[in-house]
Amino acid sequence: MAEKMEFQSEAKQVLELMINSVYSNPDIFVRELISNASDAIDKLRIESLSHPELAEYAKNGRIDITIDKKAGTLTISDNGIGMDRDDLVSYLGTIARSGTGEFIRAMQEAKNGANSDLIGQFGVGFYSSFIAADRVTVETLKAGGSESWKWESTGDGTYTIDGGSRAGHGSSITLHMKKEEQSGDDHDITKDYLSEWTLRGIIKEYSDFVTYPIYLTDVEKEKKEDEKEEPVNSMKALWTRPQKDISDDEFNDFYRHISHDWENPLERIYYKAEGTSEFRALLFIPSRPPMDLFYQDGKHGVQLYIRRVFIMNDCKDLIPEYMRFIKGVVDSEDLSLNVSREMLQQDRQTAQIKNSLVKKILDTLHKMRKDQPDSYNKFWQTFGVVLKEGIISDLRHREDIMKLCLFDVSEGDKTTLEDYLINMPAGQDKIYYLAGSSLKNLKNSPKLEAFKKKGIKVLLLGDPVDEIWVNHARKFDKYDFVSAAAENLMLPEGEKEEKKDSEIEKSGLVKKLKDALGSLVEDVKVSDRLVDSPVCFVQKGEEISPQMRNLFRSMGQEVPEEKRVMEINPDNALIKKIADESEKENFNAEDWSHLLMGLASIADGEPVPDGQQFTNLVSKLLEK
Ligand SMILES: Nc1ncnc2c1ncn2[C@@H]1O[C@H](COP(=O)(O)OP(=O)(O)OP(=O)(O)O)[C@@H](O)[C@H]1O
Repeated sequence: MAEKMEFQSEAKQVLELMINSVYSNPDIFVRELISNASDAIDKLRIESLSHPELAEYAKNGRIDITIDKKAGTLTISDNGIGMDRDDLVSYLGTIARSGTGEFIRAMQEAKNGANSDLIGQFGVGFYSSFIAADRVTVETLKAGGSESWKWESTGDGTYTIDGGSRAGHGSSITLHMKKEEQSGDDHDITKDYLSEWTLRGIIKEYSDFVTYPIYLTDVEKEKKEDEKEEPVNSMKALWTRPQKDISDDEFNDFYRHISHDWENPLERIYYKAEGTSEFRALLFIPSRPPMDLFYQDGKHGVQLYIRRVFIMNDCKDLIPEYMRFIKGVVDSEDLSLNVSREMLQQDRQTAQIKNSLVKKILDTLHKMRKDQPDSYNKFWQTFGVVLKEGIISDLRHREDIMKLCLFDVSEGDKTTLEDYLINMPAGQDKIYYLAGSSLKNLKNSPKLEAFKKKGIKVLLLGDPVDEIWVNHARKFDKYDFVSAAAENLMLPEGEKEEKKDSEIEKSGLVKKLKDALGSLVEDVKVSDRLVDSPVCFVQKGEEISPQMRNLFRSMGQEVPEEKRVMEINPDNALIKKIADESEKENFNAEDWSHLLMGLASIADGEPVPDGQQFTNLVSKLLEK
């Protein structure tokens, strides 16, 4: 008896989206199912390395696609690992992947047509069957197992599992195709997926590099006796051919095949290493970020082949975390075919390959920056924030990575550190930066006023990772990084204008404000960095900035209460006015000090400590 079961709720939502969306590229379901079939054969082969009893099954992997026009079905069949009952429930009945919620939201928001891209990026492979089918049947037998199973669903939120009739190990996915007239005018499923020629074209286009043969059969077509079976795909390992013989289209097709991306890559790296370690690499820099770039369990790394034999996907040991945007293939001549993930981590050769790849990738980026600035800017916008992690984690290449960084500055266009140094005014011997959470706030920060006046540029660091690497690196070339928000800034030329024994000092305002604020601030001082603004906060000593504080808090770490120094501008009209007031009998130091503190917070792009109190204060003071 077939047992009826419910999809997990997220899986249900994804399915619903699949069924009700409009696709610019409905073809992707073919690619996704072939990719699953190929993965299943890979898995069996890898499993057989540690389970010799499976070795017999793991030979002669193949994928068969069968068209049955009369029945209106398309079947994608493999002789891979297969699934048992538990596998069917956990793999096809649920989606256990972080980011599913975000994916669902993005799908719901996407305008018509953008959806295929999202599906490709997220990789909801199997469910894409429902783009073209209104019922899907899976017949499967796990390699080494004895019971076969039949899984079936119409995508309505439930599925059934029953005993199956498959004789050999592997899986067959049968799509009962939607009828065109049922799919409505909006749907783009006008193509006849049961046409041999259509399918042949799709397979060539998207799955030509699959390493197992894909055979296509139309059950209605009689086979001639002497007809030899010919796979549709070429299975050629592109990276083994000389670069000059490979066309741009072939490279791009290959990239799309391994990355599931829909667009062409931004740049490719073809590399043949000889000498102590012999390997070939074909790597790509995508033109846009994958969804999982910042997920903890995101799929990073390259495909590892050893002497043309596929070993594993997402091999993280060959590419450092901070280059996780790189997609591609590495094919080693030297590693052992039985290598496991654990062995790779300790292997000396793996470390060598990794080091050469890092060098090669950095070289390529340097070249891009010099020769194709537009492309490089696009790269930087997309992946710069990831690459910067390398300044923290990769000491050996730190300087090299820093040279690749592009920074916004207080005035003018983005700059590299080298250009920053070249353009420093005479007398400047430090690299000034201001870290914060938004570029707009940074650009308008009162802390920059004195710098602007002296023609000194300040790097504006708006990414959370910035403050961390700045604290790690501390220097570039021989120049120290110094925060423009630091308390005792010694700006060059030592031409600190002779501080007039100002009205402010005489009024005793500083002390009054300080007394009123008490422990809320570390100190109140007369500023020599402010030019126009009335007030700002600066950091005492090696204090951490408000942004870092928020970051640490969000990671659940304890951070000491912050102590900020409030600086007031003696030349500012408001401050002068408050100073006058402060000499009066009824001066309300409490109100004025809190008002100034609120203004300083706003200038930093931070919320005022007590919004209600601040609003009341402003209203009250305005009334006066
Ligand atoms: N032909 C198949 N043979 C064996 N297992 C399969 C097959 N197709 C799917 N599965 C199982 O179902 C799981 C879910 O498949 P699905 O295509 O939704 O995602 P995925 O393959 O894990 O991810 P991606 O599509 O991004 O590679 C797979 O991980 C695999 O375990």
